[in-house]
This record gives sequence, structure tokens and C-alpha cells, in this order.
Amino acid sequence: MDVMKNFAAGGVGGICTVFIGQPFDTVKVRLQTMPRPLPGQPPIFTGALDCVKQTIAKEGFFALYRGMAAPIVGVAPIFAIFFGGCAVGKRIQGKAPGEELKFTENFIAGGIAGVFTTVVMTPGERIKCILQVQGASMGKEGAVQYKGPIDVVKKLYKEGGIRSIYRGTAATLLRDIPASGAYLSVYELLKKKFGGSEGTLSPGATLAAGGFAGIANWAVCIPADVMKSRLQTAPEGAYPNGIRSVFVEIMRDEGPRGFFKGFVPVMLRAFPANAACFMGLELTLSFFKYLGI
Ligand SMILES: CC(=O)O[C@H](CC(=O)[O-])C[N+](C)(C)C
Repeated sequence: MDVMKNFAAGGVGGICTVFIGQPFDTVKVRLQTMPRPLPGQPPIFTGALDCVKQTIAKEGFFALYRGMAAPIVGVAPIFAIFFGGCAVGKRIQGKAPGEELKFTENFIAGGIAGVFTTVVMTPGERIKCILQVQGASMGKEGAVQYKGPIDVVKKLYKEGGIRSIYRGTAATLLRDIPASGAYLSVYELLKKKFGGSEGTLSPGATLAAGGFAGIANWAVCIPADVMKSRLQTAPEGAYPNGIRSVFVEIMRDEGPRGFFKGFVPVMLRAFPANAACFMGLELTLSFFKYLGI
């Protein structure tokens, strides 16, 4: 019953994250994957705001919500797997359910959960990123190759089988192990600091703890996220050595700054999206309690 409740509450939290965070995420992916300008030519987007303005002007407001179906469908299992994985991570470290963990122990538990979520996260991110960038460098018409998530899956499968659908697995692990560690440990730390145990945090404290957990999540993983987005949206064969080829290309063409593309929209999204997530999660758990489930 407890697993079911957390699964459902995690799903609601995840859906809240996607609704609040998707426009920021689209801008992030478009900035991360725009082609480098030719010498003497301006970049396609000069920054996050310019990307928002151009996207709305050329493709309409809902282009910012493009690719949302895949994360919505993927988010409930991701959060279920994430919280289940955290429990496994705690048990691996010899902790009983409900036992208090140190910051580092929570970090390790979150990191272990990050390994589990990769199974669902990698194809979900691949589909989402492909849909988010289509149309970014051209106009409204002509650039749309994929009709939706199912169409992406079909075409990727035809092109390169399961391997193609799972392209970016190493980059996703590199991103999500430290990110998930930071996410869980910072949320638990702030929960303790704000004086709340399960279900007793005030709405303000829940929003703050969730928001800062989101900031911590992204603060540690932006470079891996940039490499993942590049790899997952590139044409077949563009990076023969996977993430290593992406790393070499970014260092050669853009230097270390290239690993921080999309930083602004990521950070702008991180706080509200994850505050909404934990609020949705805690409200749903409270609702179950009210119903006596
Ligand atoms: C990378 C990612 O999706 O992080 C999640 C938070 C967010 O901003 O979406 C956290 N987690 C991977 C632990 C579910």
C-alpha cells in the first residue's frame, strides 16, 4: 500500500514538475543544441529570452510545450523508481526503513536511485529532446520530421533498433547519479533544518526544500546534461565514440564555457518546477492520509 501511495503521489509530483518546467526545458535544449554560427554570422538565439521570443513568434506559444507527452508518460514511473531506488540505496547501506541518514548516506542512496531511473529516463529524454529541437533552426513549416513521441520511437527503431532509442545512456548516468544524490540529500537536509518530518512540513517549507533540491540537482549536472542533449539529438554516426566524442568537440570548438549552455533556463526552471513537484507529492500524500488510506 505504501509503495502504491508513493507511486501515485510521485506521479502527481512529476506531472506538476513537467507542467511548470516544460517551457524552460524547451529553451534549455534549444540553446544547448543550436548549431554553431558560421564566422561573421549571428547565433540563431542570442540567449534564453531571445529563444523564447523567437519560438513564440515563429512557432506559437505551444511550441514551448512541444515534446511534453513523453516526459508526462515517463515521469510517474521515474519518480516511482526514484523513491523505490532511494529505499534500496538505504537498505544497501544497512539502514532500516525510517532510520535517519547522514547527508553522505542520502547522497549515495539518491545516486543508486539515479542508476535505476536511467532505464526509463534515457529513452524519455531522447524522444523529448528530438521533439523539442525540431523546427528550432528553421521556420514553422518544413522542419517537422516527427509527428509525436510514437513516431519518434518508430523512426529511431527503424534507424538503429533499441541501441538508437537508448542512445545517451552513459551521459544520462553521468548526469543522474550525482544529480539524484544531490536531490535527495539536499531535500532531506532542508527538511530536517525546517523542522519537519514526513507530512508535517508547512507549504512554504515544502516549496523551499523542493526548490533548493532542484537547484542542487542541476548545479552538479549541467555539463553532463549538455553532452547528453547533443548526443541524443545528433544524426546517426555524428559522434562515433559517443560521449567522449561530444566532450572533445565541445572542448575544441567552445572551450569549458560550452558545457554550461542552457544554464540560465535550467536554473530558472529548477526552483519552481521542483517546488511544484514536492508540493504535489506532499499534498497527494496528505490527501491519502485525509481519506484514511
Ligand atoms: C535530471 C532530472 O530530471 O532531475 C529531476 C529533477 C528535475 O528538475 O526534473 C530529479 N530526479 C532525476 C531525481 C527525478
